[in-house]
Amino acid sequence: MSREAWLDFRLYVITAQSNHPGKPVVDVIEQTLIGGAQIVQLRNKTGTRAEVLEQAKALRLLTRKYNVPFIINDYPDIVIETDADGVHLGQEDMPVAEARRLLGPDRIIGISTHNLDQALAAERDGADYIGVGPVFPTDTKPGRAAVTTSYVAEAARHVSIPFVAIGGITLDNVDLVLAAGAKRICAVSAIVGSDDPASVCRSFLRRIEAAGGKAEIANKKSLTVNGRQELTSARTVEELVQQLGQQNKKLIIELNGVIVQRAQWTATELQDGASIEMVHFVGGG
Ligand SMILES: Cc1ncc(COP(=O)(O)OP(=O)(O)O)c(N)n1
Ligand SMILES: Cc1ncsc1CCOP(=O)(O)O
Ligand SMILES: [Mg+2]
Repeated sequence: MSREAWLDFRLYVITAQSNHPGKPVVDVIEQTLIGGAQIVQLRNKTGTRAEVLEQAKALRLLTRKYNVPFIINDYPDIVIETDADGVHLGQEDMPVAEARRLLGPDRIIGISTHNLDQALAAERDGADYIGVGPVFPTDTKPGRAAVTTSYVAEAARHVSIPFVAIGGITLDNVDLVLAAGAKRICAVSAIVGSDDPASVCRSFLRRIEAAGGKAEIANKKSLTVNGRQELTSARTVEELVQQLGQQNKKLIIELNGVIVQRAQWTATELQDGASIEMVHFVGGG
């Protein structure tokens, strides 16, 4: 398969051994492949190099059997050693140009981005795809601030290489991410942590397919939220709160200068050009 065909994926799955204690990684990933996962990444943040190498060898065999690309997080040397298809880099890892020198022109290089400047730099540096996230807060990447669906919408507008939305994405919120313009979704705990990874993959793929063509940027509204311009697909105050990842906070919301009571958020529609003030208050004593 060509690199272009490989990058034409919709559903990206990443390993997370701690999400399925007692079940081997290879068995869980095979379930995701049966369910239709189209690209697999080995991510092992706690194992020794030898353990990562052993898992990489096993996943290399499995992904060949299903003819899907196999990416390794953090270890370009293991990519070469196991003849994997590419590497995923973080912002603090080696530069894309150095990975390209090591891996050659044909392997896939992906890099995490957390804002549009990083995305445009990745594009200039010759990355093949970028990760956009974490869209929502997630225990899989603790301590990393959510970029919200606003950055997904920005990436959809301005980034020309493939981008995959990642971070806290579940079947409950994936429609918001797709509505913001994502065409490729990566979910970790929602898939490998489930009792039935194949069925969760099928459900994600159905949702991604159903959104095809609906994620028109032209449909987005321009709002001012706390003085900042936001491009959003949110139809209501409730959807906006969710897209901004604020649903678990105590908030007072003003729409065009008028307070909207919590009970009215779902019914209150947003018009293009609206101005919102969101005040987060911390309850005391
Ligand atoms: C598809 C994808 N996107 C983002 C990441 C995160 O990579 P990184 O920033 O290097 O952080 P760690 O995964 O190493 O903790 C990813 N692995 N895959
Ligand atoms: C590795 C990584 N990078 C950004 S978010 C994330 C974890 C995504 O995992 P989950 O789908 O469980 O939130
Ligand atoms: Mg990394």
